Amino acid sequence: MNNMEFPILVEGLHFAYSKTPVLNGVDMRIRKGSFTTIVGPNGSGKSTFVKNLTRIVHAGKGLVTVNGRDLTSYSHKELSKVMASVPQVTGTEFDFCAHEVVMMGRYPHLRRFQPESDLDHKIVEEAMKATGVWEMRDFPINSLSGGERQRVIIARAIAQEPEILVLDEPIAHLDLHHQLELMRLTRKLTKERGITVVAILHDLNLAIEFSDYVFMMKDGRIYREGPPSSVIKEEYIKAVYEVDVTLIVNPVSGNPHVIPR
Ligand SMILES: Nc1ncnc2c1ncn2[C@@H]1O[C@H](COP(=O)(O)OP(=O)(O)OP(=O)(O)O)[C@@H](O)[C@H]1O
Repeated sequence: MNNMEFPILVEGLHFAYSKTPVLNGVDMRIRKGSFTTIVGPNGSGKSTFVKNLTRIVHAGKGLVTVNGRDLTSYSHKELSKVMASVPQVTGTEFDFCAHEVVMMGRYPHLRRFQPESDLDHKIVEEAMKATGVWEMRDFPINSLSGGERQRVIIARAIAQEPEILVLDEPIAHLDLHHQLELMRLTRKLTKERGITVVAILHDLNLAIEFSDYVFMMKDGRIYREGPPSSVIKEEYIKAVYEVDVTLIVNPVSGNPHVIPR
């Protein structure tokens, strides 16, 4: 298998919190430069999978490779150069100002005690402008609203200039305007910079509009995978979410659109 084509390969991943199994054999191949979405009901294991991928928890049984290399063999700094993640809960990070938080995204690229360069400042400024938080650069992170803080954390991940960007419910705290902006921005990163985006999304319609590939999880396994229109189907939604929906054609995009019945 070509590592360049699939920077993330997961084989037979099992994981349990103490004795409760949560991932029951997850297999995934994630294509370079794709916008890959993970959907599934509450408790199906999406966040736990992402925590394994980003090493927030110690990976359980199975194999995860990133750029052809066993995930466990990466040092923290090596992995930070390749992968940036935006976790679900953006806890407060002491009282740094927004600009300092985003600058932390540059640390994996700096040697010890090396000061930030003009280029680092430029990258941080661009990331903050792209996420609409440049105006708040001097504000303490704790004084920002949940959605503003989320955008600062996303700016930090972008400033990290990763090859892979992992987002756990990135739009959960964002208003409609910023939801769409973030989806467009991350999609642009895949197209223009070849960044691979892996995002957990609850909104199936956004998943349809923005993803190249969807993994639908159920009970700690991949229930279905493929292009959005082959996965987000009435019968699969019924089987996984236990709700009846109707799919209509989105009059703007021409894609399927989920309407709860
Ligand atoms: N730290 C933990 N300790 C013990 N059990 C946990 C822990 N975190 C998650 N779980 C359990 O693991 C299961 C999967 O949780 P996970 O957060 O991965 O699901 P999810 O698909 O991301 O759900 P959601 O859509 O609600 O975010 C749930 O039953 C949850 O209660």
